[in-house]
Amino acid sequence: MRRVIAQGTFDILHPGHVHYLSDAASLGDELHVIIARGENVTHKPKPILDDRQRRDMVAALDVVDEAHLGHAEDIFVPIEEIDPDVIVLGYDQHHDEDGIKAALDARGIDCEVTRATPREQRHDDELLSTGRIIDRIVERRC
Ligand SMILES: Cc1cc2nc3c(=O)[nH]c(=O)nc-3n(C[C@H](O)[C@H](O)[C@H](O)COP(=O)(O)O)c2cc1C
Ligand SMILES: Nc1ncnc2c1ncn2[C@@H]1O[C@H](COP(=O)(O)OP(=O)(O)OP(=O)(O)O)[C@@H](O)[C@H]1O
Repeated sequence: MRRVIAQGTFDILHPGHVHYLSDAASLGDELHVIIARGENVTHKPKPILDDRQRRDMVAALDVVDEAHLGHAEDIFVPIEEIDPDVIVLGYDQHHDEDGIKAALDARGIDCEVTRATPREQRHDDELLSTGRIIDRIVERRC
């Protein structure tokens, strides 16, 4: 049984998220997704939807076996509990593969780190970013 971890904010789901999670699921037998806590999302505006709602939507996707709310202080706690064979970073995530691998090694967690592929637009009006969906809402409804 090869366990895979994917993670992210997943605020307002779109096909880019489904692509990332399907890509991650294809690398093993069981996909666990860690949902970033709103309080820890500091590199972009805070999510619109609360932690539990984002987790419940990800959990409802077919490719996902379990969705977990992230730890508030230590991102390695859920990883230790899940004990994955591979962690899949998103194609554009700011995390550095070698840095995460070194931190895992320091904690004695033996696990690969790899990166998913991007999902390209399939038609002109397709929105593959939560930020762009929110911009569209503001433009059309405000
Ligand atoms: C391996 C890994 C594990 C993570 N675990 C957690 C966690 O337990 N709790 C949390 O709040 N954020 C966690 N994060 C952080 C977020 O998932 C994510 O990096 C960031 O906050 C949002 O990224 P996004 O813009 O790609 O959605 C983790 C990140 C990585 C790379
Ligand atoms: N178009 C896409 N193709 C492949 N993966 C994607 C795509 N969009 C998002 N992801 C992946 O989904 C995960 C969660 O993404 P996140 O919640 O940051 O969504 P986002 O749409 O990129 O958000 P924002 O627009 O606010 O930056 C990340 O690992 C990210 O790489």
